[in-house]
Amino acid sequence: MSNASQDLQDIRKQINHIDNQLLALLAERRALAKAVANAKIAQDKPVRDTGREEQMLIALIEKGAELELDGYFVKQVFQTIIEDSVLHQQALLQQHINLPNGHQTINRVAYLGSQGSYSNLACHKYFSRFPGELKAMGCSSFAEIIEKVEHKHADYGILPIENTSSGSINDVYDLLQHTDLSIVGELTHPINHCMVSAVPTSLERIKTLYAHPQVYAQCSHFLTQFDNVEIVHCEASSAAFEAIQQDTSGTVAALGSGEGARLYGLQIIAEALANQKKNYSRFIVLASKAIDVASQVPAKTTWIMSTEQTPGALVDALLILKQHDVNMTKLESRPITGNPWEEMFYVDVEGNIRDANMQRALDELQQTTRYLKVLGCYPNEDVQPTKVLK
Ligand SMILES: C=C(O[C@@H]1C=C(C(=O)O)C=C[C@H]1O)C(=O)O
Repeated sequence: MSNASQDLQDIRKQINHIDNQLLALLAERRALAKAVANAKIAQDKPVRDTGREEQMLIALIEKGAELELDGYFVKQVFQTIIEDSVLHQQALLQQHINLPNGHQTINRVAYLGSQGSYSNLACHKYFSRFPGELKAMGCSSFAEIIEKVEHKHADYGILPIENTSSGSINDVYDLLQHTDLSIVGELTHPINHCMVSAVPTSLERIKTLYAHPQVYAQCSHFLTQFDNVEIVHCEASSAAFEAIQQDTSGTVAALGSGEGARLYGLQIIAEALANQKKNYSRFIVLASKAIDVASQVPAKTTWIMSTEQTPGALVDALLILKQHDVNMTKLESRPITGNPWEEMFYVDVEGNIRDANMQRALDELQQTTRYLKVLGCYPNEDVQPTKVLK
């Protein structure tokens, strides 16, 4: 081995050593954050303290500058660490308020697809914050996920509800009209679509492409160049991986995540294929029983409602939110099954259902709308980074 390649190996060994130290320190920091959460439970303090975060970030950026580390880099790293810390603390507080006598030992979670599907990755990410063993239960449709939870074969169901490239996932909105399950959590997960094949190949050689329709829709701009390619729809991206796994022709490909592709031993031939550079999916977590959201945790509340078919009925409903200072973060409408041209509105707002202003707004809405059903109140997972002017 030449001196140069020996040097490279040695340097890489040192880098590995430092990375392992960083990991150990991150785990230690997370344990401390959890200890902080327990102190906050005892003192009834909010999880988030943006003043403390700002002071910390300013000090770290200054320290970083002394070490010739760029301020933007330092800020990005620590904002990510803080987000992890806040979400773990929120999970702990939720655990404390909803299961004060200990935690569930097994979390049975129904999700779409099998190992390596986007829902499977989201499921692992979300439940890694909760104590208890995860039993992930693959399903072949959104309806099957809901049925599993309704029939108590699963404790939770995780479903994608919207995506930054393709918008709302209508099938999920429609299923929410007809279930008594409650939304107990949400998760935003980055989605990096890749085109993958069982063997190294090039885009020009692809004749058949396996994909879930949602994934296909999110990559529609990139896929315009494949108009002579046969598209085979699959129930999940993991099903697309399974379908091509044995095909060594180099003419068959699938769309799905890079992490999933690695699990199936597949080759990535193109990546970052979504229409939006920032391609994220928001997932909701459903359970048969509604949860309480601790007062120290920021909450979101979701309901569905239909209004009278009179001029301004929706405006009147929204004015009630304004009057009670309730901030709406999303409004979606879907046709009501069986009633052509009538709409069901889905409303997401910031706030806890137990807040006095929320209660007053919901009471007034009950009186003015034709139908109203609360789908759930759950922790807001959108940890907006604290801004520092550096
Ligand atoms: C750990 C704490 O909780 C939150 C997370 C922080 C962090 O990870 O550094 C800082 C402030 C809080 O928003 C804390 O309050 O100290």
